[in-house]
Amino acid sequence: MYTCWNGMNGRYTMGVPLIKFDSYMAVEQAETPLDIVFVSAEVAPWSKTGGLGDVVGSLPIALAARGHRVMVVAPRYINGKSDALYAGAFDTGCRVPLDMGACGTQEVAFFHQHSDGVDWVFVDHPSYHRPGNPYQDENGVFGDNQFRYALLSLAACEAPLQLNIGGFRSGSPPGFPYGDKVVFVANDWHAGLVPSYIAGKYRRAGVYKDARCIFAIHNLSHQGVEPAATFSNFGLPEDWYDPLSWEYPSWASINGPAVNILKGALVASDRIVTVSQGYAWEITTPEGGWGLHGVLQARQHVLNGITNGVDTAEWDPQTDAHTPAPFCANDLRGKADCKAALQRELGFKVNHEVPLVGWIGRLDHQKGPDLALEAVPGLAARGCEFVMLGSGDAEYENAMRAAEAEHPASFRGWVGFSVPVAHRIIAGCDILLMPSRFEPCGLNQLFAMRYGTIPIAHATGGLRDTIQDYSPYASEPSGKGTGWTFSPPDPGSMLRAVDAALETRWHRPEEWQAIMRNGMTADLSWNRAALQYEQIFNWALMDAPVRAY
Ligand SMILES: Nc1ncnc2c1ncn2[C@@H]1O[C@H](COP(=O)(O)OP(=O)(O)O[C@H]2O[C@H](CO)[C@@H](O)[C@H](O)[C@H]2O)[C@@H](O)[C@H]1O
Repeated sequence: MYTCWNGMNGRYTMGVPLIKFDSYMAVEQAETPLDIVFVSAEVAPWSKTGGLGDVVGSLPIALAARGHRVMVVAPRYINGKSDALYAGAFDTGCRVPLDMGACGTQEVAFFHQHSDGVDWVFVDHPSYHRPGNPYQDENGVFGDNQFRYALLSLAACEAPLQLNIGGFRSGSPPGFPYGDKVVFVANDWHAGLVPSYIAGKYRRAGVYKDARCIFAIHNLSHQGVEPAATFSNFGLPEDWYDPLSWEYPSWASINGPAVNILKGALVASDRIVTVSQGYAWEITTPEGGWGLHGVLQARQHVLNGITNGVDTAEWDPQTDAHTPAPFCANDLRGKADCKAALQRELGFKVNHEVPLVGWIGRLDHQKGPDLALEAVPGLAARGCEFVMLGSGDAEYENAMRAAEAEHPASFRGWVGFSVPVAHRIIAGCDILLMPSRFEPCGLNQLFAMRYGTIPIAHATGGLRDTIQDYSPYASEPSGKGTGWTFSPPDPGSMLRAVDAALETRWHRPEEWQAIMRNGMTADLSWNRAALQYEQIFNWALMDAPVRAY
């Protein structure tokens, strides 16, 4: 049983714990338990448009399991679709007026749910109540996102000071705030003003003197850049403009001075983490730095890469509620059933011999959906069936529909966002294609490996770090490799990698199975990543807080 703070009646209620990690009770405890506050625009299962939601829904649980006190602060999006998900989060009754400069004083409320050992805190404000996903609706990206996420960042700075939700660590009385000796983990540009508020506003007032800010980059291509005049909407001291100041790049459609929230986070954080070592290096180069490589080079001494993990409770082929048959590395029979069921669901003939290839992702240039679509005829010529699941850019959605009309016997384009369908594709396919142009970490290749689905991916960022190339010429042919990588990201080199994979599947089936098993038995747990984050937190605490300005 666990206790949950019910702000409506001011009592702690008892409930059944939602333990997501099998190892929750078993993991080794951290030597020095810390108070950690994650800030994010998304957190699964409450809000997710991509991998950011996955990470913030899992890593805090792994850290809490190691004995840390962990809070996650995210918006309470009320959009009609997922409202029921927030049913377990109670109004704390706490209302805080926030000084948003030229946007006036804005009052926020805080909702709270304690589960999986974590304090999930949802910031409530009218700007989070609207149809669509967190960032946009059918008419496009919301025009006030800068305001909505500045508000989230400032609210998150207040949460550890204002909310009496402490006390879930055994032995302590309930009902006290986390206090100001915390480690913030601000994720992506949406939470990028947290380091600025801590260093530029609170610390100057004597609060958060012992706090540290870690900035986590999941995707550098979105930076929160707006015209310089919007600086006055943040409620930051005037002399804090410099850390955020920016010039639009020459190729942008507008010119002139700007504020760049992500750049501000890079200079004001105590340490910077990104989601793989490969990407940590790429972002310091002009090719991968999205205009910020110079800023990142200057802070390279506090920049680290930590590869994401997998939520092994959600992505477990033995217990997956979305798939028709369980399987594991020692008994792959259920995988054949998953493949047959998927072929049936897609309207293909059920035939185990036909290689079934999948692609899942946001329909965005980053993920290379155009490269996957260009490969449709080549895959058909090689006797493969191919299914793509994705939503996003309408141009790609239409291209998927057109490709299906042109290749009805071998291609299915599933337009939409569906977690159950994603599970069935991961479980039922033989191969997962990932032609991403850049990929900070990538989660689908990790899920695929857990399910014995072999990834074929562009050798970039986290894909290059996590997929070990299989080589038939290695001295131990069946002992090495979890997939194939290719470069450059074009349909030709991708199809050459597919040829190498099919050659192995047709002619050396025992080696194919060994590659499947290598992926299925790799340590992809969040506990491994949690240990590395802990090291970063401890390094941050050893150094004095950054006083760049
Ligand atoms: N149509 C659909 N239906 C159902 N599920 C869908 C879907 N489209 C995508 N998903 C799911 O959304 C997640 C996407 O994960 P990615 O790693 O590709 O993240 P993304 O690029 O959004 O985020 C960024 O952050 C993450 C986390 O750090 C990094 O791994 C990544 O490289 C970086 O670009 C996966 O769980 C995937 O299965």
